[in-house]
Amino acid sequence: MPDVDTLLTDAYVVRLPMRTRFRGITERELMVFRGPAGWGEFAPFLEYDDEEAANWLAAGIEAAVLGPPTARRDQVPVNATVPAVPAEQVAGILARYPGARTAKVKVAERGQSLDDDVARVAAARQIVASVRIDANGGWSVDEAIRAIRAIGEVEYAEQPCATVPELAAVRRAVDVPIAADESIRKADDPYRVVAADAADVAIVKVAPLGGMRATLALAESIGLPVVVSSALDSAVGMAAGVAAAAALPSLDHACGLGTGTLFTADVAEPFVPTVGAVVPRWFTDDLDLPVGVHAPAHRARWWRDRLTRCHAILAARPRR
Ligand SMILES: O=C(O)CCC(=O)C1=CC=C[C@@H](O)[C@@H]1C(=O)O
Ligand SMILES: [Mg+2]
Repeated sequence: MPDVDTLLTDAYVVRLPMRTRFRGITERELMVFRGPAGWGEFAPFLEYDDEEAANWLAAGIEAAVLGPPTARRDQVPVNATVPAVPAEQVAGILARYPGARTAKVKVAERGQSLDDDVARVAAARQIVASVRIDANGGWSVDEAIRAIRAIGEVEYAEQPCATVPELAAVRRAVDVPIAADESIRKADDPYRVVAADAADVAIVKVAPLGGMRATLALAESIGLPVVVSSALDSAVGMAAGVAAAAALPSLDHACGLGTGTLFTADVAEPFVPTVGAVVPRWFTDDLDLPVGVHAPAHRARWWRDRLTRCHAILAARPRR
């Protein structure tokens, strides 16, 4: 592992403006740094503690030091991502994903009603062949069962409730497949969803899982079909997500790697889906990034301190 000074030599803190509020934010702050194998990203959400954030640093270091694993496909199908917007805005959002056959629609947003969810999903269904929903754990078991029945057929319902036993209870009660996201990326033991029969699909995200190779290892061992999804990454983090998806032995579902379209500016040329897919590419160390999206100096200091603390956590962890 490179030492902190080396990592911080060519490190930049950026603030990416977003088109639509997503996950409660309208700007995405993160750090990118250059290493011998190219650019890596350090982008834990601001509220994450250092222990959790350290996994994200491991992923950034892997990208910058080792680069991508060997690709097995030259494009990765992606879903459109529809934030919890009013139904009238859905068509405009889907227009940014030409050729996408699948849309993931956010539901269970605080302050909104089930009618809002039903209307948003219906609007998406008029445009794409397949819709999946993501509640981010926002429903109780009863609410989830009621909502899933009201919404009707979907490809899957992602994280309808917060806990693994709740996911299992919903899964027993409804016909639609259940996908686990937070129960994998924020869990001490991602395999609990399997032991509890709580999910049909595993959502895997490179940064919280500690890197592309860790993601591939989990995908291989978890025994569920996987969907590689972004963590609202910049183009640099997205390159790692796309590389992991491209390296999977099998990929049956569209991946959540089209979120570059949610930003109005990025650190580099974003991964924009055309014909429903993105093409793997890598930001090598000869490229000068980022392009004009720097965060204010006090935020840069905050991120450098955070990276330093997370680096110490990684250094103290037993090597796997
Ligand atoms: O999966 C997608 O279509 C895009 C990624 C996405 O939805 C997310 C990215 C980052 C944070 C999460 O709240 C969210 C998710 O829950 O999957
Ligand atoms: Mg999710």
